[in-house]
Amino acid sequence: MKRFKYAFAGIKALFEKDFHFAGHLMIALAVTVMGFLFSLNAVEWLFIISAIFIVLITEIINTSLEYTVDLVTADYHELAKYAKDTSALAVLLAASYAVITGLIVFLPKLIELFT
Ligand SMILES: Nc1ncnc2c1ncn2[C@@H]1O[C@H](COP(=O)(O)OP(=O)(O)OP(=O)(O)O)[C@@H](O)[C@H]1O
Repeated sequence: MKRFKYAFAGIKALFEKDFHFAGHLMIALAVTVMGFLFSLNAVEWLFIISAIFIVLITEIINTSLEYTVDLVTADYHELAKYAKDTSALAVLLAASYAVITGLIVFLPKLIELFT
C-alpha cells in the first residue's frame, strides 16, 4: 500500500515540473480514440500501446533525472548539462518511435479513408 501511496505522490511531483506531460496524455487519449474508430487489430493495438507507454515512462524518468540534477546543483555545470541533454535525447527517441509507429499503423487507414 505504501508503494501505491508514494507512486501517486509522484503524479503530483511530475505535473509540478513537467508541463509537457499533460500534452503527452492528451495525444495518447486522441490516439486511443482513433484506435477504436479504426478498429485496430490486436497487433496494431500492441504497438500503439507500447509506443504510448514508452513515451510516458521515458518522460517520467526524464523528469525524475531533472529533479535529481537540480538537487545536486543549481549552478551551471557541464555534467549537469550532459545528464539533462542525454535524458532529453531518450525522450526524443521514444517520441520518434511513437511517431513512426503511428504513421505505420494509421497512415494507410487515413489514405484509404480519404481516397
Ligand atoms: N545546472 C545546469 N547546468 C548546465 N546546463 C543546464 C543546467 N540545467 C539545465 N541545463 C540545460 O538546460 C536544458 C533545459 O533544462 P531544464 O531543467 O530547463 O529542462 P526542461 O526545459 O524542463 O526540460 P524538459 O523540456 O525536458 O522538461 C538542459 O537540457 C541543459 O542543456
